[in-house]
Amino acid sequence: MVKLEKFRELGLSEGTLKALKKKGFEEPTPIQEKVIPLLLAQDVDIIGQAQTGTGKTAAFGLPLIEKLKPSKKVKAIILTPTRELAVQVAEEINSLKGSNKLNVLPIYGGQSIENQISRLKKGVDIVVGTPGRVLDHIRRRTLNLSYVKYFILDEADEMLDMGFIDDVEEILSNAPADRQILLFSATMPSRIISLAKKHMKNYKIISVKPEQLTTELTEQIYFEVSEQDKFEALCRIIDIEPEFYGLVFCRTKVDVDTVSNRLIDRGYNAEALHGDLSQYQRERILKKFKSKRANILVATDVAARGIDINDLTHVINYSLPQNPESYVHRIGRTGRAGKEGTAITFVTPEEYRKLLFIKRISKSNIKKMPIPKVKDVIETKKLRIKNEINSILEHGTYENYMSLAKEMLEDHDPQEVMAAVLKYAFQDELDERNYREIKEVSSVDKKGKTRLFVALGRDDDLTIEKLKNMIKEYTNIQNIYLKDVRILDKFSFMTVPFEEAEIILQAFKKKKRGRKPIISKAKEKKRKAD
Ligand SMILES: Nc1ncnc2c1ncn2[C@@H]1O[C@H](COP(=O)(O)OP(=O)(O)OP(=O)(O)O)[C@@H](O)[C@H]1O
Ligand SMILES: [Mg+2]
Repeated sequence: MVKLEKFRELGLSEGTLKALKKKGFEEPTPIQEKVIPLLLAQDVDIIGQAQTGTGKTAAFGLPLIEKLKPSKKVKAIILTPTRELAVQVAEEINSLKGSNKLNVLPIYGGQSIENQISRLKKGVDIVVGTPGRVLDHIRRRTLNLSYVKYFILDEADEMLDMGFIDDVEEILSNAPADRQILLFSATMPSRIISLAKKHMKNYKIISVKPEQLTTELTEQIYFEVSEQDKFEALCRIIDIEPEFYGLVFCRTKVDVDTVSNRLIDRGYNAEALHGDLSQYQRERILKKFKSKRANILVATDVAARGIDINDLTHVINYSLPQNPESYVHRIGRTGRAGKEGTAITFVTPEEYRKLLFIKRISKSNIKKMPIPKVKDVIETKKLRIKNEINSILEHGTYENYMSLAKEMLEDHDPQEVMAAVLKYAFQDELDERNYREIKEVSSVDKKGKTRLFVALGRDDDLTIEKLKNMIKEYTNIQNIYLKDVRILDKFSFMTVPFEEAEIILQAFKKKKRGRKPIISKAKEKKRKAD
């Protein structure tokens, strides 16, 4: 138990330490180090923020296990944004509780409500649920929250956002006034923190490395690729990896089905996960993927938050995430519990600016890389074939074939026999025709277009319409086509044809400073350095 010394120092009991040992935990993560002793010693509310995959579940789960005694009354409720996460959090707590006889029950939609009611009747200590179903039970009076001591929101920023806030507040209103509120997430935007403070009196903000939202364990890459070449790029990424085990995120359910079906048609072992599937299917598919019986899972953002899959090698953003938080959570499915991973984001030229925004807000270093070349994919495949054959040679498990080999070598040229056998074993694995050409694209169109930098000047209500009108007024260019402009808080970029850019620059230079945005040529230097 020497290794568990640090956990013991946090104040955990022997029974819990045993469970941790069984689980293979050796020392606490930073968030656990900060949160566990605090919750054991004081009745405080907590806003806890730490990177994805750093054990936030155990950070709130272990104190519950220490503080609660089985009593058949619900004393802790944990809300999660997805059903799969409710199941997972309940499992994690069960695996940590050791000899403590606490009853933990996940309750979520898509599952028989009668079964849940009968379990609740028998007495449950900790409920882990999704808001809709929890409210359903409260309204049916099959769930009583009047003994609740701990009210916990996992993925708190999502739970306090528009989609969930009303339900969450209603559930909270059913808990006693002296409950403790514990909020956890890898991302805590300030507007959410101010919202949360409304409900909390004596709270502490515990943050681990807020200056770096994504983990160093994950290499972050982006590929510039046009929409129609994304699928080909995906296949190359999978094929160049010796053991690809990855999650592919798409924006819509339809995209998820399309991409997964195309992968299956091409012979990959892929599955699809999204909210239109039955709950039975959703659980079956996630189980299959978690147990590595499929090595590719194509999913919507239902799988973006909290889901813990061991040893995932890759997260692919087939479509750009909607916002920086979604980026952080999606890529956080890899690089967990000390293991390394790779996150690859596909960006079309039109989306490049959105990527810059995501990069800035998520404070992450996303590097541009070239899409793997076909010849490199083929070379790595050759290497893999060689390794496989070499390993059979090493283990000498081919005795049955020795006499046949001799016979065949007597009749044919050895190189040809070898090639034929490889063909038999590996079919068209090395055929370059499996791959399509990928068109090179770049977000900066160097031919005839210029990127202009727009700073607001003193006009802080600048809109795209206003900008267009101003350009019309100042330059006489009537049908101005501004490609890729979005006004951010302080500045913007716009791409315009070369000649028009010169006219705009001149015209804006002549106008007086102060009541207009300042437009200048954008520097390309920084962009090239990524
Ligand atoms: N102290 C520890 N030592 C080793 N592994 C741990 C430790 N704490 C947690 N883990 C494991 O690390 C993995 C990630 O933990 P968890 O899912 O709680 O992360 P998280 O911080 O909630 O991430 P996310 O923000 O993505 O929800 C789990 O498999 C968990 O069992
Ligand atoms: Mg979590």
